[in-house]
Amino acid sequence: MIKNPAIQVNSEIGTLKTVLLHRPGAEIENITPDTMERLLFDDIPFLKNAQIEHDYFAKTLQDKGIETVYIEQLLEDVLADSAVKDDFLTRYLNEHHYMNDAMKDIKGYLNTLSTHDLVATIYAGVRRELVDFKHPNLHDVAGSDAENPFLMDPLPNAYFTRDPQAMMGSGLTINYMTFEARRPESLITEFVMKYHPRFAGNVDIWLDRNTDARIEGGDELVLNDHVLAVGVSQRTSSRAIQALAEELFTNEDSNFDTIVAVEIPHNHAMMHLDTVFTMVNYDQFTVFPGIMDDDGKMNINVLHAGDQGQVVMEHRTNLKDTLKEVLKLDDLDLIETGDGDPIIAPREQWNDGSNNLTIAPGEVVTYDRNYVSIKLMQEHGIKVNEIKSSELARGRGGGRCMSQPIWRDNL
Ligand SMILES: NC(=O)NCCC[C@H](N)C(=O)O
Repeated sequence: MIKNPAIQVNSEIGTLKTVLLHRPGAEIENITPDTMERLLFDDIPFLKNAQIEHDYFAKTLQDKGIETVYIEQLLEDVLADSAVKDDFLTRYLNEHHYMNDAMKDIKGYLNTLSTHDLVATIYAGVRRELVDFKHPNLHDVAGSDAENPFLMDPLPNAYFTRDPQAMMGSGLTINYMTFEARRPESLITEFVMKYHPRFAGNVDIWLDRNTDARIEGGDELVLNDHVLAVGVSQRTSSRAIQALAEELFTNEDSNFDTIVAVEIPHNHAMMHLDTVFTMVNYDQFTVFPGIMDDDGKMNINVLHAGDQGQVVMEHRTNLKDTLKEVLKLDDLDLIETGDGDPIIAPREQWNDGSNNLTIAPGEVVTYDRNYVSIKLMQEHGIKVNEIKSSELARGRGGGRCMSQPIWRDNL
């Protein structure tokens, strides 16, 4: 049992007290038309305005009394220790397939930087011309792509702090992410959890990134203190969900006994469950109707803990009925993205109209551009705090994607 837990996340909706963010930096401007697709972007945001919008998001949270913690600051704190820094750089370079002489040469350059600049460079990517290779091999000079101006790619998705890990209960999953473009992000989480005094020894690690199964935080929703919903998606495999269930149902620090595995379309627009489904109150959810078939059916499996902690599975097809069943509710309100209109709903889903950050029961932070979804939420009694979204939305993630709750009041 952890003595002083650093994480407390027992719902999607309990009053938010502390949240992890990343302010977009130079990495955003290191996307090019050639690398955009590989880096999981649909456009190149204008950094200056993206930062203004992100600061507005952070201030909206701070004005509500929410502590905002920046992952880049935590990484800087951790890398101030030279042994930890060396270990981190070895892992970071190894995972980019640089070894031996190349590792020495790249480290030689990175070690000339202050810790602050090193962290900024890890996010921004390391340009090829900055390193002078003494005995280059083919990979060192060309990488896997001769056109690529970077030895290590930028991490433009890092402002979506939701995905490299998922905090639930008194711990977290540190995620093996689907695409190489994002994998260094969860290496950063691993080091922060292992070495930062705020977290070290004070968190349960339910899954680590050496688990050979893909999972991302946008798919991992904490419905209450014993029920999770996890998307079976482009980014999260059923194998990872099974592994998570086996861990949570048997670990004595975990209170979770149910996982609702919800299959969603495997595509870029709906890459995670939280791009189509968010919990906004005890009995209210936003949902994009395009995740169901014409008869309103879906492929849902409910995983329960059996007597001995073994995983018992039951198949369901109706989302509303399944949620009522696992949450023990007589009724619940599914609020359709874009009011279910065939043009408005997909447009607002594309711009993350389904992706709300709930900061208290019945109160959300969401992008201003999705005005049809906003009006509908308001008509359903939800308090909406709007944030600016011209540039941030180009990365295909909204308020929930851009935040990792570390502490929420228990309900
Ligand atoms: N939870 C989320 O849905 N995050 C959005 C991630 C967007 C990012 N461009 C990605 O493709 O991974």
